[in-house]
Amino acid sequence: MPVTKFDVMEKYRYLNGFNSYLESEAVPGALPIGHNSPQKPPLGLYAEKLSGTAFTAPRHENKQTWLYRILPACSHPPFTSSLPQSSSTETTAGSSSKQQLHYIPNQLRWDPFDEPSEGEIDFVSGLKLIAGAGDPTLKQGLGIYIFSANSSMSSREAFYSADGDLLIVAQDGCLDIRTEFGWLLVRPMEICVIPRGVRYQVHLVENKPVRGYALELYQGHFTLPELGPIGSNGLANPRDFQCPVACFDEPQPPSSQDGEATEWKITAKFNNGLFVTEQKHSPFDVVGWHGNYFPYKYDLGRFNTIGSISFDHPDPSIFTVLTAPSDHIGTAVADFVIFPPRWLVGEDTFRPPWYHRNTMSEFMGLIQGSYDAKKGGKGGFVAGGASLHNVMSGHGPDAESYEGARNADLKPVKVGGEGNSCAFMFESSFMVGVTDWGLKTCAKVQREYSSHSWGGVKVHWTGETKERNGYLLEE
Ligand SMILES: O=C(O)Cc1cc(O)ccc1O
Ligand SMILES: [Fe+2]
Repeated sequence: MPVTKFDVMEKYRYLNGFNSYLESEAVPGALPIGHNSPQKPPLGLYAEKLSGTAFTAPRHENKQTWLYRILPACSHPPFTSSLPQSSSTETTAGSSSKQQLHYIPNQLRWDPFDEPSEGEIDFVSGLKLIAGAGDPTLKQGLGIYIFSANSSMSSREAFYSADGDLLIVAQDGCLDIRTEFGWLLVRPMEICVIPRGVRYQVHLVENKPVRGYALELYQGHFTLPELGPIGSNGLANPRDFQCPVACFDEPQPPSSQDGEATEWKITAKFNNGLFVTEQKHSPFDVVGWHGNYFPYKYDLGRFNTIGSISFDHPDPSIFTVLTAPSDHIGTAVADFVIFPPRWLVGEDTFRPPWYHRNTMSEFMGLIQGSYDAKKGGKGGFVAGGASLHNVMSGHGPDAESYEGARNADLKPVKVGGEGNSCAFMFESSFMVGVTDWGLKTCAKVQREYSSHSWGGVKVHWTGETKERNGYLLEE
Protein backbone atom coordinates (compact mmCIF):
# COMPACT_ATOMS: atom_id res chain seq x y z
CA MET A 1 0.00 0.00 0.00
CA PRO A 2 1.24 3.52 -0.69
CA VAL A 3 2.99 5.29 2.12
CA THR A 4 2.84 9.03 2.03
CA LYS A 5 5.82 11.18 2.98
CA PHE A 6 7.62 8.16 4.21
CA ASP A 7 10.00 5.75 2.60
CA VAL A 8 10.31 2.10 3.54
CA MET A 9 13.41 2.59 5.70
CA GLU A 10 11.58 5.27 7.60
CA LYS A 11 8.53 3.04 7.97
CA TYR A 12 10.50 0.49 9.98
CA ARG A 13 12.41 2.97 12.07
CA TYR A 14 11.42 3.09 15.75
CA LEU A 15 11.97 5.10 18.89
CA ASN A 16 13.27 3.04 21.80
CA GLY A 17 12.33 2.97 25.47
CA PHE A 18 9.60 1.72 27.79
CA ASN A 19 7.33 4.31 29.38
CA SER A 20 9.65 7.02 28.12
CA TYR A 21 8.46 10.47 27.23
CA LEU A 22 9.02 10.51 23.48
CA GLU A 23 8.35 12.77 20.54
CA SER A 24 8.29 12.39 16.78
CA GLU A 25 7.82 14.79 13.87
CA ALA A 26 7.15 13.67 10.30
CA VAL A 27 7.71 17.26 9.20
CA PRO A 28 10.30 19.33 11.08
CA GLY A 29 8.64 22.04 13.11
CA ALA A 30 5.30 20.22 13.53
CA LEU A 31 5.69 20.24 17.32
CA PRO A 32 5.32 23.55 19.14
CA ILE A 33 8.33 24.31 21.33
CA GLY A 34 7.77 24.87 25.06
CA HIS A 35 4.03 24.93 24.56
CA ASN A 36 1.31 22.31 24.07
CA SER A 37 -1.61 24.31 22.77
CA PRO A 38 -0.55 27.57 21.12
CA GLN A 39 -3.23 29.80 19.65
CA LYS A 40 -2.20 28.64 16.18
CA PRO A 41 -0.17 25.43 16.27
CA PRO A 42 2.64 25.13 13.69
CA LEU A 43 1.84 24.26 10.05
CA GLY A 44 -1.88 24.93 10.58
CA LEU A 45 -2.28 21.75 12.65
CA TYR A 46 -4.83 21.05 15.37
CA ALA A 47 -3.54 20.18 18.84
CA GLU A 48 -5.36 17.22 20.41
CA LYS A 49 -4.70 15.57 23.77
CA LEU A 50 -5.08 11.79 24.13
CA SER A 51 -5.32 10.79 27.80
CA GLY A 52 -4.44 7.30 28.97
CA THR A 53 -5.05 8.07 32.65
CA ALA A 54 -7.21 10.54 34.57
CA PHE A 55 -5.84 14.08 34.32
CA THR A 56 -5.09 13.91 38.02
CA ALA A 57 -3.32 10.52 38.08
CA PRO A 58 -0.05 10.78 40.02
CA ARG A 59 2.97 11.72 37.92
CA HIS A 60 4.48 8.22 37.98
CA GLU A 61 1.25 6.79 36.52
CA ASN A 62 0.14 9.68 34.34
CA LYS A 63 -0.07 8.84 30.64
CA GLN A 64 -0.95 11.20 27.85
CA THR A 65 0.12 12.29 24.41
CA TRP A 66 -0.31 15.51 22.47
CA LEU A 67 -1.13 14.89 18.82
CA TYR A 68 -0.65 17.59 16.15
CA ARG A 69 -2.95 16.65 13.31
CA ILE A 70 -4.59 17.99 10.19
CA LEU A 71 -8.13 17.57 11.54
CA PRO A 72 -9.26 16.61 15.06
CA ALA A 73 -10.56 13.08 15.76
CA CYS A 74 -14.01 14.42 16.74
CA SER A 75 -14.76 15.45 13.17
CA HIS A 76 -17.03 12.59 12.10
CA PRO A 77 -20.79 11.90 11.90
CA PRO A 78 -22.37 9.91 14.78
CA PHE A 79 -21.46 6.25 15.15
CA THR A 80 -24.15 3.67 14.54
CA SER A 81 -24.25 0.20 15.97
CA SER A 82 -22.84 -2.46 13.69
CA LEU A 83 -25.02 -5.56 13.89
CA PRO A 84 -23.62 -9.01 13.23
CA GLN A 85 -24.00 -9.95 9.60
CA SER A 86 -24.46 -13.65 10.26
CA SER A 87 -24.61 -15.97 13.21
CA SER A 88 -21.01 -16.98 12.57
CA THR A 89 -19.93 -13.53 13.70
CA GLU A 90 -21.89 -13.70 16.93
CA THR A 91 -18.80 -13.71 19.10
CA THR A 92 -16.68 -11.38 17.01
CA ALA A 93 -15.19 -8.76 19.28
CA GLY A 94 -18.13 -6.79 20.26
CA SER A 95 -20.89 -7.74 17.89
CA SER A 96 -22.86 -8.37 21.02
CA SER A 97 -22.13 -6.45 24.17
CA LYS A 98 -23.54 -9.17 26.39
CA GLN A 99 -21.50 -12.22 25.58
CA GLN A 100 -22.27 -14.96 28.01
CA LEU A 101 -19.30 -16.31 29.90
CA HIS A 102 -19.27 -19.84 31.29
CA TYR A 103 -17.34 -20.36 34.50
CA ILE A 104 -16.20 -23.97 34.78
CA PRO A 105 -13.53 -25.60 36.93
CA ASN A 106 -12.38 -28.11 34.31
CA GLN A 107 -8.97 -27.90 32.72
CA LEU A 108 -9.44 -26.92 29.08
CA ARG A 109 -7.25 -27.27 26.05
CA TRP A 110 -7.80 -26.26 22.44
CA ASP A 111 -6.33 -27.62 19.19
CA PRO A 112 -4.75 -24.93 16.99
CA PHE A 113 -7.37 -22.42 15.93
CA ASP A 114 -8.30 -22.33 12.24
CA GLU A 115 -7.01 -19.69 9.92
CA PRO A 116 -9.95 -18.48 7.80
CA SER A 117 -10.35 -20.72 4.77
CA GLU A 118 -13.06 -18.83 2.93
CA GLY A 119 -14.40 -15.31 2.65
CA GLU A 120 -12.50 -12.18 3.51
CA ILE A 121 -11.74 -12.01 7.20
CA ASP A 122 -9.69 -9.09 8.44
CA PHE A 123 -8.22 -8.39 11.88
CA VAL A 124 -11.46 -6.87 13.22
CA SER A 125 -13.86 -9.52 11.92
CA GLY A 126 -11.35 -12.25 12.85
CA LEU A 127 -10.99 -11.19 16.49
CA LYS A 128 -12.83 -13.71 18.70
CA LEU A 129 -13.35 -13.36 22.42
CA ILE A 130 -12.48 -16.73 23.95
CA ALA A 131 -12.47 -15.89 27.66
CA GLY A 132 -12.76 -12.95 29.96
CA ALA A 133 -13.60 -11.46 33.30
CA GLY A 134 -15.13 -8.22 34.52
CA ASP A 135 -16.70 -5.40 32.63
CA PRO A 136 -15.29 -2.67 30.37
CA THR A 137 -17.95 -0.20 31.60
CA LEU A 138 -16.50 -0.43 35.09
CA LYS A 139 -12.93 -0.54 33.77
CA GLN A 140 -12.41 -3.82 35.56
CA GLY A 141 -11.10 -7.09 34.20
CA LEU A 142 -9.83 -8.32 30.88
CA GLY A 143 -10.75 -10.08 27.64
CA ILE A 144 -8.71 -12.85 26.02
CA TYR A 145 -8.90 -13.16 22.23
CA ILE A 146 -7.84 -15.43 19.41
CA PHE A 147 -7.44 -13.67 16.08
CA SER A 148 -6.96 -14.94 12.57
CA ALA A 149 -7.24 -13.05 9.28
CA ASN A 150 -6.75 -13.78 5.62
CA SER A 151 -7.12 -10.25 4.37
CA SER A 152 -5.81 -6.81 5.20
CA MET A 153 -8.11 -4.16 6.56
CA SER A 154 -8.95 -1.60 3.90
CA SER A 155 -6.43 1.19 3.65
CA ARG A 156 -9.44 3.50 4.18
CA GLU A 157 -10.45 2.00 7.48
CA ALA A 158 -9.43 2.38 11.10
CA PHE A 159 -10.34 0.54 14.29
CA TYR A 160 -10.06 1.57 17.91
CA SER A 161 -11.17 0.12 21.22
CA ALA A 162 -12.51 2.26 24.04
CA ASP A 163 -12.52 -0.88 26.21
CA GLY A 164 -8.84 -1.20 26.95
CA ASP A 165 -5.22 -1.62 25.92
CA LEU A 166 -4.75 -4.56 23.55
CA LEU A 167 -1.65 -6.75 23.88
CA ILE A 168 -1.23 -8.68 20.63
CA VAL A 169 0.86 -11.87 20.44
CA ALA A 170 1.72 -12.69 16.82
CA GLN A 171 1.89 -16.46 16.35
CA ASP A 172 1.75 -17.06 12.61
CA GLY A 173 2.26 -14.47 9.87
CA CYS A 174 3.26 -10.82 10.23
CA LEU A 175 1.03 -7.90 11.10
CA ASP A 176 1.90 -4.61 9.49
CA ILE A 177 0.05 -2.17 11.70
CA ARG A 178 -0.60 1.42 10.79
CA THR A 179 -1.44 3.53 13.83
CA GLU A 180 -2.11 7.21 14.35
CA PHE A 181 1.45 7.34 15.71
CA GLY A 182 3.10 5.58 12.74
CA TRP A 183 3.78 2.01 11.62
CA LEU A 184 4.67 -1.12 13.61
CA LEU A 185 5.73 -4.38 11.97
CA VAL A 186 4.88 -7.25 14.35
CA ARG A 187 6.33 -10.65 13.44
CA PRO A 188 5.90 -14.03 15.15
CA MET A 189 7.88 -13.94 18.43
CA GLU A 190 7.04 -10.25 18.71
CA ILE A 191 4.26 -8.61 20.66
CA CYS A 192 2.73 -5.17 20.56
CA VAL A 193 0.44 -3.11 22.74
CA ILE A 194 -2.11 -0.75 21.20
CA PRO A 195 -3.40 1.57 23.92
CA ARG A 196 -7.07 2.28 24.49
CA GLY A 197 -8.40 4.76 21.95
CA VAL A 198 -5.53 4.64 19.45
CA ARG A 199 -6.81 4.17 15.89
CA TYR A 200 -5.12 1.59 13.73
CA GLN A 201 -5.43 -0.71 10.75
CA VAL A 202 -3.84 -4.14 10.33
CA HIS A 203 -2.32 -5.31 7.05
CA LEU A 204 -1.06 -8.73 6.11
CA VAL A 205 2.46 -8.99 4.70
CA GLU A 206 2.64 -10.50 1.22
CA ASN A 207 -0.96 -11.59 1.67
CA LYS A 208 0.05 -14.27 4.16
CA PRO A 209 -2.68 -15.05 6.72
CA VAL A 210 -2.10 -14.17 10.35
CA ARG A 211 -3.06 -15.88 13.59
CA GLY A 212 -2.36 -15.04 17.18
CA TYR A 213 -3.60 -14.26 20.64
CA ALA A 214 -4.54 -11.00 22.34
CA LEU A 215 -5.37 -9.72 25.79
CA GLU A 216 -7.42 -6.61 26.34
CA LEU A 217 -6.88 -4.90 29.64
CA TYR A 218 -10.02 -3.13 30.79
CA GLN A 219 -8.14 -1.50 33.68
CA GLY A 220 -4.75 0.14 34.06
CA HIS A 221 -1.77 -0.39 31.79
CA PHE A 222 1.05 -2.84 31.34
CA THR A 223 4.32 -2.05 32.99
CA LEU A 224 7.65 -3.81 33.51
CA PRO A 225 7.83 -6.07 36.58
CA GLU A 226 10.01 -5.05 39.52
CA LEU A 227 13.48 -6.63 39.42
CA GLY A 228 14.13 -6.76 43.19
CA PRO A 229 17.38 -8.56 43.97
CA ILE A 230 17.92 -9.33 40.26
CA GLY A 231 19.25 -5.78 40.07
CA SER A 232 19.04 -3.07 37.48
CA ASN A 233 18.96 -5.18 34.30
CA GLY A 234 17.34 -8.39 33.20
CA LEU A 235 14.07 -9.85 31.93
CA ALA A 236 12.66 -7.39 29.38
CA ASN A 237 14.97 -4.37 29.26
CA PRO A 238 13.31 -0.96 28.71
CA ARG A 239 15.38 0.03 25.66
CA ASP A 240 14.11 -2.97 23.69
CA PHE A 241 10.56 -1.64 23.55
CA GLN A 242 10.01 0.17 20.27
CA CYS A 243 7.46 2.71 19.26
CA PRO A 244 6.58 4.12 15.81
CA VAL A 245 7.71 7.38 14.29
CA ALA A 246 5.11 9.86 13.02
CA CYS A 247 3.70 9.26 9.54
CA PHE A 248 0.67 10.97 8.02
CA ASP A 249 -1.67 11.20 5.04
CA GLU A 250 -1.98 14.58 3.41
CA PRO A 251 -5.55 15.80 2.79
CA GLN A 252 -6.93 14.09 -0.34
CA PRO A 253 -8.25 16.25 -3.16
CA PRO A 254 -11.94 15.50 -3.85
CA SER A 255 -11.91 12.46 -6.10
CA SER A 256 -15.45 11.83 -7.32
CA GLN A 257 -17.42 13.76 -9.94
CA ASP A 258 -19.52 15.63 -7.41
CA GLY A 259 -16.45 16.86 -5.60
CA GLU A 260 -16.93 14.70 -2.51
CA ALA A 261 -13.78 13.38 -0.81
CA THR A 262 -13.46 9.60 -0.40
CA GLU A 263 -14.98 8.14 2.75
CA TRP A 264 -13.01 6.59 5.59
CA LYS A 265 -14.66 3.97 7.77
CA ILE A 266 -13.97 4.14 11.50
CA THR A 267 -14.98 1.19 13.71
CA ALA A 268 -15.13 1.64 17.47
CA LYS A 269 -15.26 -1.18 20.01
CA PHE A 270 -17.25 0.25 22.90
CA ASN A 271 -18.40 -1.97 25.78
CA ASN A 272 -17.68 -4.95 23.53
CA GLY A 273 -20.08 -3.69 20.87
CA LEU A 274 -18.95 -2.52 17.44
CA PHE A 275 -19.99 0.91 16.14
CA VAL A 276 -19.16 2.46 12.79
CA THR A 277 -19.00 5.86 11.20
CA GLU A 278 -17.69 7.27 7.95
CA GLN A 279 -15.70 10.46 7.60
CA LYS A 280 -14.17 12.29 4.70
CA HIS A 281 -10.66 12.68 6.10
CA SER A 282 -7.91 10.29 7.01
CA PRO A 283 -7.61 9.40 10.71
CA PHE A 284 -3.88 8.90 10.00
CA ASP A 285 -3.15 12.60 9.78
CA VAL A 286 -0.91 13.07 12.83
CA VAL A 287 2.15 15.02 11.69
CA GLY A 288 3.87 15.09 15.08
CA TRP A 289 3.28 13.90 18.62
CA HIS A 290 4.87 13.99 22.05
CA GLY A 291 3.97 12.04 25.16
CA ASN A 292 4.22 8.75 26.99
CA TYR A 293 0.99 7.11 25.77
CA PHE A 294 1.76 5.33 22.52
CA PRO A 295 1.70 1.91 20.85
CA TYR A 296 4.85 -0.17 21.15
CA LYS A 297 6.30 -3.52 20.17
CA TYR A 298 8.81 -5.91 21.74
CA ASP A 299 10.83 -8.79 20.31
CA LEU A 300 10.53 -11.73 22.75
CA GLY A 301 13.94 -12.95 21.52
CA ARG A 302 15.47 -10.04 23.47
CA PHE A 303 14.13 -11.35 26.79
CA ASN A 304 16.98 -11.95 29.25
CA THR A 305 15.82 -15.16 30.92
CA ILE A 306 16.84 -15.76 34.53
CA GLY A 307 16.58 -19.19 36.19
CA SER A 308 17.76 -21.50 38.95
CA ILE A 309 21.45 -22.47 38.87
CA SER A 310 21.25 -24.60 42.02
CA PHE A 311 18.09 -26.60 42.71
CA ASP A 312 14.26 -26.46 42.57
CA HIS A 313 11.95 -25.09 39.92
CA PRO A 314 11.31 -21.37 40.51
CA ASP A 315 7.92 -19.68 40.17
CA PRO A 316 7.12 -18.67 36.59
CA SER A 317 6.97 -15.03 37.67
CA ILE A 318 10.69 -14.88 36.78
CA PHE A 319 9.56 -15.02 33.15
CA THR A 320 7.23 -12.01 33.34
CA VAL A 321 7.62 -9.71 30.35
CA LEU A 322 4.88 -7.25 31.26
CA THR A 323 2.55 -6.94 34.22
CA ALA A 324 -0.69 -5.05 34.71
CA PRO A 325 -0.85 -4.51 38.47
CA SER A 326 -4.05 -4.41 40.49
CA ASP A 327 -4.38 -2.08 43.46
CA HIS A 328 -2.96 -4.88 45.61
CA ILE A 329 0.83 -4.93 45.37
CA GLY A 330 2.13 -8.14 43.80
CA THR A 331 -1.26 -9.30 42.53
CA ALA A 332 -1.74 -8.69 38.83
CA VAL A 333 -4.87 -8.08 36.81
CA ALA A 334 -2.79 -9.75 34.11
CA ASP A 335 0.79 -10.88 33.74
CA PHE A 336 2.26 -11.68 30.34
CA VAL A 337 4.77 -14.47 30.97
CA ILE A 338 6.90 -16.36 28.42
CA PHE A 339 8.74 -19.70 28.47
CA PRO A 340 11.61 -19.14 26.03
CA PRO A 341 14.48 -21.55 25.31
CA ARG A 342 16.79 -21.70 28.35
CA TRP A 343 19.34 -23.88 30.10
CA LEU A 344 18.16 -26.15 32.90
CA VAL A 345 20.91 -27.19 35.27
CA GLY A 346 19.08 -27.84 38.57
CA GLU A 347 20.56 -30.63 40.69
CA ASP A 348 18.28 -33.19 42.38
CA THR A 349 15.35 -31.32 40.92
CA PHE A 350 12.16 -32.25 39.12
CA ARG A 351 12.73 -29.78 36.32
CA PRO A 352 9.36 -29.23 34.58
CA PRO A 353 6.62 -27.23 36.33
CA TRP A 354 5.42 -28.84 39.56
CA TYR A 355 1.86 -30.01 40.03
CA HIS A 356 -0.11 -27.13 41.38
CA ARG A 357 -3.37 -25.36 42.02
CA ASN A 358 -3.25 -21.60 41.64
CA THR A 359 -5.44 -18.84 43.01
CA MET A 360 -4.69 -17.07 39.73
CA SER A 361 -6.11 -18.25 36.39
CA GLU A 362 -3.63 -19.40 33.71
CA PHE A 363 -4.42 -19.09 30.01
CA MET A 364 -1.56 -20.45 27.90
CA GLY A 365 -0.69 -20.38 24.22
CA LEU A 366 2.21 -21.73 22.21
CA ILE A 367 3.91 -19.49 19.65
CA GLN A 368 6.30 -22.09 18.30
CA GLY A 369 8.03 -25.36 19.21
CA SER A 370 6.90 -27.38 22.20
CA TYR A 371 6.37 -27.02 25.96
CA ASP A 372 8.33 -29.12 28.42
CA ALA A 373 5.37 -30.07 30.61
CA LYS A 374 3.09 -31.27 27.84
CA LYS A 375 3.46 -33.57 24.93
CA GLY A 376 2.93 -32.06 21.50
CA GLY A 377 1.56 -33.75 18.40
CA LYS A 378 -2.06 -34.29 17.52
CA GLY A 379 -4.27 -33.84 20.55
CA GLY A 380 -1.42 -32.30 22.55
CA PHE A 381 -0.33 -28.73 23.32
CA VAL A 382 0.50 -27.47 19.86
CA ALA A 383 1.56 -24.10 18.38
CA GLY A 384 -1.53 -22.03 17.65
CA GLY A 385 -3.59 -23.89 20.29
CA ALA A 386 -4.26 -22.90 23.90
CA SER A 387 -5.08 -24.11 27.39
CA LEU A 388 -6.91 -22.70 30.39
CA HIS A 389 -6.28 -23.73 33.98
CA ASN A 390 -8.72 -21.62 35.91
CA VAL A 391 -8.61 -20.62 39.57
CA MET A 392 -7.69 -23.70 41.66
CA SER A 393 -7.96 -26.13 38.73
CA GLY A 394 -5.23 -28.67 39.40
CA HIS A 395 -2.66 -29.14 36.63
CA GLY A 396 0.95 -29.95 35.93
CA PRO A 397 2.98 -32.18 33.63
CA ASP A 398 1.08 -34.92 31.82
CA ALA A 399 1.85 -38.44 33.01
CA GLU A 400 4.32 -39.09 30.19
CA SER A 401 6.25 -35.87 30.84
CA TYR A 402 6.27 -36.65 34.57
CA GLU A 403 7.76 -40.10 34.09
CA GLY A 404 10.33 -38.70 31.64
CA ALA A 405 11.45 -35.95 34.00
CA ARG A 406 11.44 -38.26 37.04
CA ASN A 407 13.90 -40.57 35.36
CA ALA A 408 15.92 -37.99 33.44
CA ASP A 409 19.68 -37.79 33.66
CA LEU A 410 20.16 -34.37 35.28
CA LYS A 411 22.88 -33.05 33.03
CA PRO A 412 22.59 -29.47 31.72
CA VAL A 413 19.85 -29.39 29.10
CA LYS A 414 18.73 -26.61 26.81
CA VAL A 415 14.98 -26.80 27.06
CA GLY A 416 13.06 -25.68 23.98
CA GLY A 417 16.27 -25.06 22.06
CA GLU A 418 15.56 -27.26 19.05
CA GLY A 419 12.33 -25.61 17.86
CA ASN A 420 13.22 -22.24 19.37
CA SER A 421 10.16 -22.97 21.51
CA CYS A 422 8.12 -20.28 23.15
CA ALA A 423 4.96 -20.82 25.16
CA PHE A 424 3.33 -17.91 26.98
CA MET A 425 0.84 -17.40 29.77
CA PHE A 426 -1.77 -14.73 30.45
CA GLU A 427 -2.01 -15.10 34.22
CA SER A 428 -4.78 -13.22 35.98
CA SER A 429 -6.06 -12.79 39.50
CA PHE A 430 -9.57 -12.99 38.02
CA MET A 431 -11.51 -16.18 37.51
CA VAL A 432 -12.12 -16.17 33.76
CA GLY A 433 -15.25 -17.33 31.98
CA VAL A 434 -15.20 -18.94 28.56
CA THR A 435 -17.42 -17.74 25.70
CA ASP A 436 -19.72 -19.88 23.54
CA TRP A 437 -17.21 -19.35 20.75
CA GLY A 438 -14.48 -20.84 22.94
CA LEU A 439 -16.55 -23.76 24.16
CA LYS A 440 -18.52 -24.60 21.02
CA THR A 441 -18.29 -22.48 17.88
CA CYS A 442 -14.53 -22.78 17.41
CA ALA A 443 -14.88 -26.59 17.66
CA LYS A 444 -11.32 -26.94 18.97
CA VAL A 445 -11.85 -28.07 22.56
CA GLN A 446 -9.96 -31.30 23.28
CA ARG A 447 -12.58 -33.44 25.05
CA GLU A 448 -10.01 -35.88 26.40
CA TYR A 449 -7.50 -33.29 27.64
CA SER A 450 -7.71 -34.13 31.30
CA SER A 451 -7.97 -37.91 30.99
CA HIS A 452 -5.16 -38.09 28.43
CA SER A 453 -2.90 -35.89 30.51
CA TRP A 454 -3.49 -37.10 34.02
CA GLY A 455 -5.68 -40.20 33.76
CA GLY A 456 -2.51 -42.28 33.69
CA VAL A 457 -0.49 -40.71 36.52
CA LYS A 458 1.10 -43.64 38.37
CA VAL A 459 1.27 -44.32 42.09
CA HIS A 460 4.93 -44.23 43.16
CA TRP A 461 4.23 -44.62 46.88
CA THR A 462 6.86 -46.74 48.56
CA GLY A 463 5.73 -46.46 52.18
CA GLU A 464 4.72 -49.66 53.93
CA THR A 465 1.05 -48.88 54.46
CA LYS A 466 -0.04 -51.97 56.41
CA GLU A 467 2.80 -51.93 58.94
CA ARG A 468 2.46 -48.21 59.46
CA ASN A 469 -1.27 -48.64 60.12
CA GLY A 470 -0.52 -51.39 62.55
CA TYR A 471 1.98 -49.23 64.34
CA LEU A 472 -0.45 -46.33 64.49
CA LEU A 473 -3.19 -48.57 65.89
CA GLU A 474 -0.92 -49.95 68.63
CA GLU A 475 -0.07 -46.42 69.68
O1 LIG B 1 1.10 -24.45 34.47
C1 LIG B 1 1.97 -24.13 33.66
O2 LIG B 1 2.41 -24.90 32.81
C2 LIG B 1 2.63 -22.78 33.79
C3 LIG B 1 3.61 -22.80 34.90
C4 LIG B 1 4.95 -23.00 34.63
C5 LIG B 1 5.85 -23.09 35.65
O3 LIG B 1 7.14 -23.28 35.38
C6 LIG B 1 5.43 -23.00 36.97
C7 LIG B 1 4.09 -22.78 37.25
C8 LIG B 1 3.19 -22.67 36.21
O4 LIG B 1 1.89 -22.43 36.43
FE1 LIG C 1 0.32 -23.54 36.05
